[in-house]
Amino acid sequence: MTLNFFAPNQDFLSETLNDLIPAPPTNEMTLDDGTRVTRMGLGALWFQPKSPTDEQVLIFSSAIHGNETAPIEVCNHIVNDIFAGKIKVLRPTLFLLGNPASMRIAERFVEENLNRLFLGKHSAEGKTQNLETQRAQVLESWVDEFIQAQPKDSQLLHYDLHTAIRGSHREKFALYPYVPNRDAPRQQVAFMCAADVHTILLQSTPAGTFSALTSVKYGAESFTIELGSVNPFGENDLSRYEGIHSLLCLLLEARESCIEESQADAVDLFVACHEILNTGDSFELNIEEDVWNFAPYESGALIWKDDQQEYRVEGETQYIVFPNSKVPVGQRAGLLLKKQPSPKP
Ligand SMILES: O=C(O)CCC(=O)N[C@@H](CCC(=O)O)C(=O)O
Ligand SMILES: [Zn+2]
Repeated sequence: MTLNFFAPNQDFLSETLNDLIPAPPTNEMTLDDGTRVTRMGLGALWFQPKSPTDEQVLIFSSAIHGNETAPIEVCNHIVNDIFAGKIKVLRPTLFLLGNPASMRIAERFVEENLNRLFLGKHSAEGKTQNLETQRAQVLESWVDEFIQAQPKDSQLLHYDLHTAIRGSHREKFALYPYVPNRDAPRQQVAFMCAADVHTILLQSTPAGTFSALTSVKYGAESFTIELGSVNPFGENDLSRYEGIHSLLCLLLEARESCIEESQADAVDLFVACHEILNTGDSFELNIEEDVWNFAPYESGALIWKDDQQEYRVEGETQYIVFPNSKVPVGQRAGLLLKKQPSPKP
């Protein structure tokens, strides 16, 4: 059945990597169970079950950064299993491979970080257009078309799957985008635990990330999920991704009621307390380049400075994630976190 849809010897990943949409494109097919499959374009597969089981709709994205290959391979396996009839899709689901051009060169991005360009930032006044600004617009339009085709009371769940550049004291962690006046629902926290993600970072400021787009614009429960570290295609130990693989399958098949809410108790929450921005020429990040995510810094530690100001930790321990001084001026050069105390039993 797969062969009728993809070009010979191709699948979702290889056709995207090789820029090989068959000509003339075979953009639609129906699976044996009546699920309609639509290729919206390169790197976008929409599965629409004949009779969705409930109001939940799903978006699983990977490759927003092209060198973060493990989640791409996980999603591709799942797509292959769907075409092979091994996994049933009971909910409308969109699989997206975010940045095919950067996958092809095995880099985080081609021109600029795609994960800063959503929520219209791709078209901000004075913004120079490039491959990533164009891709952000295309991804936004696909997401919108997918959502608009669903009933009004649909509830969107979006997992944007990544791997991190550096090692981490907490190998897997999820980021919950900032939306004023909301908390991460306990059920979602339990889902993260079921995916072997035992740490959640609650964002405190608005962002132009893909998960922020779906949270802010569509009221989705969205997470950016960091699942390990960057490796070339074919060099990932996929047994380390069994947790996320099984969560995605449970959600596709509407079998997640087996996840007990009490699993949320096994997840540590951190709150972003300071976003480090590259302030310009005199900006200096006072953190070793190879420090791991969640490295702790105690009161008094100098984190960054420029010719006008400096930032030191005050009070309780703060933890760094994503330190990177080589980002463009105005962009995030790291995030500092505080651990949220666990509620008293
Ligand atoms: O390892 C790193 O330094 C970056 C990993 C990464 O790509 N992280 C995402 C997080 C997005 C978010 O804040 O939700 C990113 O920086 O885009
Ligand atoms: Zn990433």
